Amino acid sequence: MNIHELTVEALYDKIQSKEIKPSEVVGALFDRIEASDETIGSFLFLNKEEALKQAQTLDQLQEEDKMDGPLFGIPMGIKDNICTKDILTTCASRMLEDFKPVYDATVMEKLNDSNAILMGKQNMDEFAMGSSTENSYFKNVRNPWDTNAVPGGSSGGSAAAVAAGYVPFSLGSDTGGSVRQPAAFCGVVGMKPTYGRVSRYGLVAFASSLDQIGPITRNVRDNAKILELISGTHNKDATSVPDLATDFLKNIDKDLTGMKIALPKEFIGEGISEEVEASVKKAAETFRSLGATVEEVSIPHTKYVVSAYYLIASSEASSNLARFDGIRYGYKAEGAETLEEHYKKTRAEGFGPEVKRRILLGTFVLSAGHYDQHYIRAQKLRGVIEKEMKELFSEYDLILGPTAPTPAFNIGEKSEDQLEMYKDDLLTIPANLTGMPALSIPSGLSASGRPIGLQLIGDHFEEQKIYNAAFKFEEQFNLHEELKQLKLEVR
Ligand SMILES: NC(=O)C[C@H](N)C(=O)O
Repeated sequence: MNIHELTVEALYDKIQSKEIKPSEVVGALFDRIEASDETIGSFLFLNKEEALKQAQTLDQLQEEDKMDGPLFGIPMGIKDNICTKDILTTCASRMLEDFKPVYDATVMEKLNDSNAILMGKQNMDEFAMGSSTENSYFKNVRNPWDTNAVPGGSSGGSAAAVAAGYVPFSLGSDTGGSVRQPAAFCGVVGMKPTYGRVSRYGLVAFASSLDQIGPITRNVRDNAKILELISGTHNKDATSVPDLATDFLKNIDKDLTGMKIALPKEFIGEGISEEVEASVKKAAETFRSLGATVEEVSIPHTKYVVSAYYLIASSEASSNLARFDGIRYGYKAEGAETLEEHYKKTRAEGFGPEVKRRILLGTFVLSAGHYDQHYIRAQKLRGVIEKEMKELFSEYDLILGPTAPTPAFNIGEKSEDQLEMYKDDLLTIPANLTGMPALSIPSGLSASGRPIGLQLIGDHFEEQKIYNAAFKFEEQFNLHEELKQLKLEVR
């Protein structure tokens, strides 16, 4: 048995039946991480001492038959913008290099209560701004399928770690695609839940009206299980929704006969690679063979979503990141003579180039004279896209499309061209602008052996339908065997 190949559910069963001990699981995964993560770069911090200690405590409970908690002994990785009490939470930024939160995010409280074991904090684009994890202040992440390729971003460390077999699941955050696009690039499953389903309390804010935390796993069932466990409101996140039904696994196996799926022509049009288009069309055939109908539709305003997103997200970022002033949190510049100089030096030295670019853009967009022309127009576009998608959902159960326009690109290929990088988010952004749930699952491999991701978008709070369709699709196509055979290059 290779422990690193096991899913959350398989590990759980083996621990419950006492076939393996939590400490064996944790030990085997740390061995794997230590053998190859120097190359992959998925972790910024390893919680080894604490994790081993916790595993030993759970070993004892296992012996005493007290295996409580739905994730008893299951290792996890957490994106480094999710607050973990007394444990570094850097957002992959120099600004927060030494920051240890004094509290746990709601999702961490829930996972800790489930008896999951924190293996470490995962690398990302600085403050979640990026699509390749090349914007991390500390180091790049390499794609476990091909170490010349990016893992996607911004949750690149979280997706790479799941693909590499370092952890059976991770949490990422998704503002414009940051869970789904890296999941697609790394051949794993990533869900951005409906805005409000998961509490954002303790997620370091980037763009608060778009941010959601979501699970990254190797299969659909694990994903549904983790979302069930992290869902729920918190009184310190007024946008989180209380009392939603979350028993996603109950109907996950439902027959798809009669399901109506829409395939917007803009999602397979300009800018989408031939390989990706072919993979989506093949997936549409698979859904048809499973009894669903798939029809081509249109979301005419798709072409404006990237501009609208980057205006709105940057505006919110410029406001949210104002708190990093060298007084209250994090990095403090030395040698400033005046308060203003202290702010300037701290922010100039503490933030990387992409974060600065967005703060500048956002500040410009929100300034008098530009606000109406840019910010208000972007918000209007957001309304239009929501209307167009809502209309589709009055007729269809799900919207289908690719997750990203191309398979993973090479490290360095787009890092000098921001617009090219931004355009990569075309297909993931609509779900963020509208708050709708969306999942990425593997749908193929490119000629060069890189994974291709398929995206299923649902109406608000329709995660159940997404998981159902994804589960049935996964029975027809998955990369589970290929994932098991990934040979991590050790340098
Ligand atoms: N944060 C995200 O969801 C990723 C998106 N590419 C961005 O840079 O904003």
